[in-house]
Amino acid sequence: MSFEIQTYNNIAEEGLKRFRNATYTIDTGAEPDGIMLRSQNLHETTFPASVKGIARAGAGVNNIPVESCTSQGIVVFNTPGANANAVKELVLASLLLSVRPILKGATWVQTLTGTDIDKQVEKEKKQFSGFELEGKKLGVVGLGAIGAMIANDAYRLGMDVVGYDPFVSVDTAWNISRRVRRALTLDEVFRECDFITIHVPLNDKTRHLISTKELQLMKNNATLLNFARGELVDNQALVEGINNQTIKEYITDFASEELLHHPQITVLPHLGASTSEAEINCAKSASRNLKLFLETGNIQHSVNFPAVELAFHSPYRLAIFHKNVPNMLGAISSTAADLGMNIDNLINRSRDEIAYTLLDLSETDITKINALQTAVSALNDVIRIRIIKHQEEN
Ligand SMILES: NC(=O)c1ccc[n+]([C@@H]2O[C@H](COP(=O)([O-])OP(=O)(O)OC[C@H]3O[C@@H](n4cnc5c(N)ncnc54)[C@H](O)[C@@H]3O)[C@@H](O)[C@H]2O)c1
Ligand SMILES: O=C(O)[C@H](O)COP(=O)(O)O
Repeated sequence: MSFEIQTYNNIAEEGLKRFRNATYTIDTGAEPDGIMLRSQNLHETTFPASVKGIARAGAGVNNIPVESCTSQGIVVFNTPGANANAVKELVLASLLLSVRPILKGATWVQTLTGTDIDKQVEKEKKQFSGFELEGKKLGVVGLGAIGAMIANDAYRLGMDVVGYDPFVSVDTAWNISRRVRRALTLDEVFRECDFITIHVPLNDKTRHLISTKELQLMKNNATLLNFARGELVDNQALVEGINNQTIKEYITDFASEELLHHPQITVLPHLGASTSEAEINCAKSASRNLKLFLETGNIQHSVNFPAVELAFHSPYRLAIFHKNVPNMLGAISSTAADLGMNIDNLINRSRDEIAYTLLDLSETDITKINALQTAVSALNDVIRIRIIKHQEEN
């Protein structure tokens, strides 16, 4: 077997090197089996039938048409938590910079001339005095990989922390300090907090999660931080809120024309995950997921198909994507039996409306296996089927 990997964006070599061997080619222009990307927008891309998996080296998958991929049997992966520390550090830096005018002070010092610079500094430094984070209230909206880390570290900085996440996972909940108070509504967070930071995915339910109603609840000296996605906040309402002094400041990682050149809005060029460590972690995790899937059909860290793991020892495996309807397994195994083929091993997992079955065969005659593939493809509710030949590790 051989596979072509197509890449978009700057993917760390530490991840790509998993594909630098005889089984793989990268960006040769051939039809790709797998795609690796960061923020490239794939919504207008038509995928050739060769594409089996798309690995996002990062957290957000709003740049990928996930629903359409599911209906084509294309597995979409992401790398949960792999860049969380990088985002956490940037958010903490932004919180600190929002209370201490460090950059303004440092810029001002560079303008000084003369032999009495020390005197000028002592006389004028009052214009750069700030506040402290200790004792202020921080609201964290979304307590996933990033939000949970921020909540814990902000508490350690002496902040009073409130978290809001109606869907928090059990694993994450275990990692959140019991000192972080749980808010039951978004309104509670917006009404009470001095700083609010958002860490939820962008989807149809969260687009404009923060709009006029939430902004009007905010204290007029409060700061909103958005390092998750620009469209979570209604920018028009936000600019109005700042101009009407409903809120004090907005700090975001997502540039947009209406946010530029405003003294109370700080815009960064999507730097949250731009550290060497995060880029390497994400690339390694994404390439591991994609390689495992292409070579074995096993699925880890997918956002649209269930996690499936079955040790692969048989000569051939069928990976079958199908709808989650009754009697699929019966229909698949009878089809194999009708063709005189013995099933070595089998696993089936479902996720919402869809399901995935791995079927290991002791058969080595590829003509017979092709016949089984054709027969299973013809079953109602089968979306896609792949034959995977067992290969040695590389
Ligand atoms: N600025 C950057 O470079 C950067 C880097 C990484 C991630 N991100 C963004 O941050 C998002 C979060 O990343 P993560 O790694 O923490 O993801 P995650 O999946 O670990 O956490 C997301 C959390 O949001 C919660 N959530 C979903 N809908 C919610 C709602 N309506 N209200 C409250 N909570 C809700 C989920 O339950 C989950 O706990 C990503 O989806 C991505 O868009 C940005
Ligand atoms: O969702 C993410 O992981 C971030 O937005 C990072 O995006 P990037 O990989 O393009 O920096």
